[in-house]
Amino acid sequence: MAVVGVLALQGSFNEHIAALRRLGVKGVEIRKPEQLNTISSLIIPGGESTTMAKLAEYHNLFPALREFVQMGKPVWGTCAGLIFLANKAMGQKTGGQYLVGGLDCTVHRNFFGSQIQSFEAELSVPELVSKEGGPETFRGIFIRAPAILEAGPEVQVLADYLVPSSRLLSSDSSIEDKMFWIWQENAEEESKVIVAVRQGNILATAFHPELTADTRWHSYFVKMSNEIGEEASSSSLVPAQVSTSQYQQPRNDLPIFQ
Ligand SMILES: NC(=O)CC[C@H](N)C(=O)O
Repeated sequence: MAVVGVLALQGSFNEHIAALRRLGVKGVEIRKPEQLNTISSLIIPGGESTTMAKLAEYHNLFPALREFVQMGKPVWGTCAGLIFLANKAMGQKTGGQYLVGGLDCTVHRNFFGSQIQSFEAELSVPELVSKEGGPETFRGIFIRAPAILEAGPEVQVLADYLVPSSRLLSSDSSIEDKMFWIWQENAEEESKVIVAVRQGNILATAFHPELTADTRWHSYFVKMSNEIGEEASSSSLVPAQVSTSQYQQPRNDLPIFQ
């Protein structure tokens, strides 16, 4: 079986590798651009996205990561990894940070507040259950978690979360955040946000499946990767211009977002 690369700059990469091992799948640590050529799928773990982005920039990983995503190779971002994959992020530190992009959504980097507002919640996950079986819900561990506020038409929502009004009023202090929360206060009592999505070759979760004993998301990603790999190898039998255009995604304009 093909190995799964895990971006190992910072954050919970060891936990992802351990979860893959429980499924009998080998995970390898990725730290350099050229290592991306040796793997067919990649996990970008949770951690702290600003720090991870600085390290990725230092190691000149962004062009190779963008190419990996744009080639249609399977990528799964958890938490900070989700932020990396979003086309647009809000609530970033002053000066912004680079994103890999590819996922047509707007993510709020610290939607649920600071570290002490971290929480766990049972999420309804019908698509995961239809593929992997098991309990109807998945225990989501949200650590200083982001949330997806808007998603494009190509994005399949795999889980959402009904935010209790008490949680909506917590916030950190940037002006953009304050404006966001004022907007939220004027909205309904409870608000739904998206916490797991798939868009073609991209899977993203706002929570941390690698910190639970439930390996269904890892299994889902491995199967999704195998399917994409099979499609790619069968399409290599057709003329080259057809097979490449099939996997090319629109290039994203990825400036530093403020
Ligand atoms: N657990 C996490 O990955 C938290 C992500 C964090 N909100 C960030 O900005 O990077």
